[in-house]
Amino acid sequence: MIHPIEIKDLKFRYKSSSSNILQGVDLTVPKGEVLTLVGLSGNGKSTLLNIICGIIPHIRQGVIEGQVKLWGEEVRCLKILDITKRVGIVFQDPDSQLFSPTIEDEIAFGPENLRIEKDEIGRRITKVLQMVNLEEYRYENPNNLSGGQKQLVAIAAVLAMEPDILLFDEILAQVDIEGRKKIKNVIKNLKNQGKTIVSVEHDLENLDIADRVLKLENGKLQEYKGW
Ligand SMILES: Nc1ncnc2c1ncn2[C@@H]1O[C@H](COP(=O)(O)OP(=O)(O)OP(=O)(O)O)[C@@H](O)[C@H]1O
Repeated sequence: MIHPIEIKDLKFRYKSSSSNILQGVDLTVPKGEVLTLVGLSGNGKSTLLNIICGIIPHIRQGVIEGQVKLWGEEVRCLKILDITKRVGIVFQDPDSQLFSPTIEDEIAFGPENLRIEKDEIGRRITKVLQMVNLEEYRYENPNNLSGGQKQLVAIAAVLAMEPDILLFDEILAQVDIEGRKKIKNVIKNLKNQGKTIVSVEHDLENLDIADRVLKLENGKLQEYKGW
């Protein structure tokens, strides 16, 4: 059976480093699962997400051994634009991800790069704004939103490329309680739509959205049994 994410014996080091950060990661994520990764700071959680979405090695360099497959295809063999149609990543700091004058423009940016036709982009903007419950802010400047709302725009911008795998790298870390609730609800709905989600979390209070939790330790994924 082919799964959205299949990683076998993944080893990785940054070019500037002499030792491997990832030392034999094995991971299968089935469709529709919300998997959360925990681990001490610097253990390589973000690095792993960046490898799954092709940022490494397409944008940041490093030495990769082993297999990383998205729906059965080796991610290193896919072009970056083809990867963005399959997997979307959202980061911790919403301000670092938003740069357009309106939310509509922000969401259109990805699909425009994929050369999707204008009417279809308009339909996608409407659809993803409904998904994150921000329809009324379509023409607003992202700077006028709260941290939680900005994060929802970043999620919407990724959803507009219609990936079925989503990677969330500590997206709740800079969001207040109200914002967290809203984002968690969106994550639940995305799971119900069959999206596959891998999130990295520091705050144990955010593990409630996970179907499964794994801990990254000593370069490998281990069963999580609490701290
Ligand atoms: N571009 C890079 N070049 C060299 N080393 C890097 C690079 N990016 C990260 N590292 C190093 O790789 C290690 C793993 O970093 P990574 O950000 O993946 O860990 P993390 O578990 O996500 O940490 P945190 O929870 O603090 O975000 C760290 O020691 C970090 O300093």
